[in-house]
Amino acid sequence: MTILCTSLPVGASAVNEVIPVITQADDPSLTREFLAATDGRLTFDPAVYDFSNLADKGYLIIPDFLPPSEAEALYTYARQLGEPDWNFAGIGREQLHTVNTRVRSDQIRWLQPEHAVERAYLDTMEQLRIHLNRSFFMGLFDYECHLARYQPGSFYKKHLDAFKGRSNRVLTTVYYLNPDWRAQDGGALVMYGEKGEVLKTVLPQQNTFVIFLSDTFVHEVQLAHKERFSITGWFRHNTSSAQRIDPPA
Ligand SMILES: O=C(O)CCC(=O)C(=O)O
Ligand SMILES: [Fe+2]
Repeated sequence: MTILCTSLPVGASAVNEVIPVITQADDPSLTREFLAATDGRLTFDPAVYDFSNLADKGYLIIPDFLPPSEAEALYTYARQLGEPDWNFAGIGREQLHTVNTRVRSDQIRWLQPEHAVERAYLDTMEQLRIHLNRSFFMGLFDYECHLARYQPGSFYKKHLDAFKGRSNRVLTTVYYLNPDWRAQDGGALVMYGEKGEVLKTVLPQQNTFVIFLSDTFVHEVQLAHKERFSITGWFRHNTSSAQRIDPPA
């Protein structure tokens, strides 16, 4: 069975009040460490990468996406976040948003520009968004993303991130943070082709970046035997109408 999973940030809709909570993400020492390693920015020049495969095949895997020290700095940030920084991930949209740990059992943290480390990753994706729009006329409107933590025993069953014509999610991105991930650690991303055949098995290895069409590739995260960190995001179209703002503000 394929499940549509378009989890949105709880509290993103205008009707929900967002209560600010001071969490470890606000800890200045976490930011200082990151600034020392990166100068506050990630080194990213989209012109260096060949995105033609994304246009031809609908997906692209880039093994060494950022300088190694920057990949490590992102990993350090994720690993040092505290328990209150994480939430169990949900499935479904807005009011239909529910937590179903039979489908996915990872924990997530939506990235926010208020945090320097998170802003650095969001800025990088903004550069990529502009590049993809210029190169392929994709009309990508915005980007949302979350850190994900799969504790040992966690998984995300086969799903599509978007159904054709029913979601504003166009491109899915996944960036992996764990160094020295081995096949026996589980947690692989498996992408399926049109006939249900395995297209790609990607180990969640530090600094690997995957991008694919959200409404085309069924995929899953196999059972992880080790704590697994990633950043998953979606470039979106603007499908607002007079009746409905989509994406929500
Ligand atoms: O972490 C991964 O490899 C993929 C995660 C995923 O499919 C999702 O969050 O929708
Ligand atoms: Fe997914």
